[in-house]
Order: sequence, then structure tokens, then C-alpha cells
Amino acid sequence: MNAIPTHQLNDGRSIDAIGFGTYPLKSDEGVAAVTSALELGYRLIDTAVNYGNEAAVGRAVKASSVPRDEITVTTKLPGRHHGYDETLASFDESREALDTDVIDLYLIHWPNPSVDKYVDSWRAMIALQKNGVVRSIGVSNFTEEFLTRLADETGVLPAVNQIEMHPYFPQEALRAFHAEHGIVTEAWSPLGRAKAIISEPAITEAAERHGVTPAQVILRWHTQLGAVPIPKSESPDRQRSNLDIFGFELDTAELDAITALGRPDGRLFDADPNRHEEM
Ligand SMILES: NC(=O)C1=CN([C@@H]2O[C@H](COP(=O)(O)OP(=O)(O)OC[C@H]3O[C@@H](n4cnc5c(N)ncnc54)[C@H](OP(=O)(O)O)[C@@H]3O)[C@@H](O)[C@H]2O)C=CC1
Ligand SMILES: O=C(O)C(=O)[C@@H](O)[C@H](O)C(=O)CO
Repeated sequence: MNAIPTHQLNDGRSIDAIGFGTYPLKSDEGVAAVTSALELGYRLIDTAVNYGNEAAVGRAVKASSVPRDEITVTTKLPGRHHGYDETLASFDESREALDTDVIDLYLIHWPNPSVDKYVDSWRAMIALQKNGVVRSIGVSNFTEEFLTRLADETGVLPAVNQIEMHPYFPQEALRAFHAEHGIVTEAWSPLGRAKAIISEPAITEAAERHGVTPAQVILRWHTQLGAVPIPKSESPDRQRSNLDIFGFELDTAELDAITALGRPDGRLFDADPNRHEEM
């Protein structure tokens, strides 16, 4: 398998160009999936308080033969814990659940604009990073408007914004904003949950030409566009092939044909961060 490239973050650290999603893997199933993902070479692991699997992720990380400092454990602050003090308390709970001294990448899961406390949470995350208990700080599901407000009110831009991105929803405008401001795009549901997308001719035909699977084409498309996909799979075989995407290159016409599958209503569900709020 080819080596995994990395992305430089705006705080001097770096993350792998592909990671492993863990929703909705829980308990022993979650431990098994993360254990095999680490064995296969994933080093960027994505969890969240709201997945109810931080303990499972923590168990797998702790038991792994991969040195702890080679693994980027990501978790996310839930909406019900927004606010400065609430964020500090939630962070302590996550650290305990994950059984780790340091959280490598800490994200605000959803902006929940009607609650209007994400800036307070962001200030708390800046403090956690200054205290050295969080290595990198970022957000998820933030729009250009919410990102701009963080910068205006705190002077600190997130290292990462984890957003919905797949061929039906390629997020061209937000990715351009990220690129302009040094924010790394992480892509959630990168395979579009492996539904209709997998059978799109633009994808299956490219897969045939390169002798790879449609899922590999989709994940390679993400990485060639500069985004970091975090596919979830509980199957070690699919985990392996999802990681094995750096031995072929899509050409510009193939990239453009896949991006052209995008459509305004391409979201998997109604997860527009201006309206969709998760507590
Ligand atoms: N920040 C946020 O708001 C959100 C973050 N996320 C994060 O993003 C991660 C990934 O997103 P997710 O929603 O899981 O969707 P994905 O696009 O990663 O798709 C996962 C689905 O695809 C299947 N699959 C995986 N690999 C293959 C393959 N090679 N061929 C065919 N099918 C495959 C999986 O099944 P199987 O397991 O059987 O292989 C599963 O059903 C989540 O796990 C979570 O960590 C997700 C949603 C929102
Ligand atoms: O997986 C996540 O991070 C989420 O935010 C999920 O709740 C996601 O929104 C979902 O799958 C809802 O059905």
C-alpha cells in the first residue's frame, strides 16, 4: 500500500490525508472496528460525544500496538454543552471516556446558531489548546458566515472544518473559502453512505479504467481536491481498500465529471447548518 500523505494544519501540526469514521459503531463492535483500522494503517480516528462510542475508541487506542503519539484522536463537543464553562466540563468528560491525557483534535460538532453560544465554546477551546490538553482545535458543519464570526471575535480560525462532502454535494464554495484561509476540509459521509452514488457512471467508469472500486474512486476524488475523507466501515476488507487510494491518479476530466454530479439538493438529509441543529 502507498504511503498516506499528510496535510499541514494552521497550528503547525499535521493530519493524515484520510481518516476513519466511527459512527454508529459502538461497544465491542466499535473496539473491533477501530482496532482493525489502526492495524491497517489509519491514524486519524473520528469520534464524538454524541456517537456514544468514545470509550470504545479509547479502549482500541489504548490496546493498540501503534504508539499513542502517532494517532490523531478526534472528538466533538455536542450542542447541549455549548458555552464556555460547559465546554471545559464536557472536555473533561471526553478525556475521561477516551482515557487519554490529551485530545489531538477537538471540534465543535454543530454550530447550533439559534443557541448562539458557539463563540463561547470556541474561546474555551482556545484556552484548552493553550493549556496543552488539546493539540488542534476545529469545527464541524460551520458555514463561511460562522467561520468569519469566529475569526472576527477571537482572532483564531479553526484548523479543520469537518463538513458534509461527497460527489452529490461537493462543497465547492466552502472548500475555496477554506483554502483561502488555511482551513483543512474534512469530509463526512464521503461515500454518501455508499448508496446511489456508488453506481454513478462517472464513478464506475473511472473505477473500471483504473482497476479499482467505485468507493476508491470517490475517496481519491476527495484527496485530489484537497479534502480529508473519513469513511466508516466495519469490514476490515473495506477498511483496507478505502485506505488504498494513493496508487492511482484521476485525471482532470475524471475529477470534473465526478464533481459535476453535485446538485443543490444533494445533501444526504436536511443537514443545512443554518437550520439543522443537534444537541
Ligand atoms: N460531523 C458530522 O456532523 C458528521 C460526521 N460524520 C463522521 O463521518 C464518518 C463517515 O460518514 P458516514 O455517515 O459513516 O458515511 P460514509 O460515507 O463513510 O459511508 C459509510 C457506509 O458505507 C459503507 N461502506 C464503507 N466502505 C465501503 C466500500 N468500500 N464499499 C461499499 N460500501 C462501503 C459502510 O458499510 P460497512 O460498515 O458495512 O462497510 C457504511 O454503510 C462517520 O462515521 C462519522 O465519524 C458523519 C456524519 C455527520
Ligand atoms: O454523525 C454525526 O456526526 C452526526 O452529526 C449524525 O447525527 C448525523 O447527523 C446523522 O447521521 C443523523 O442521522
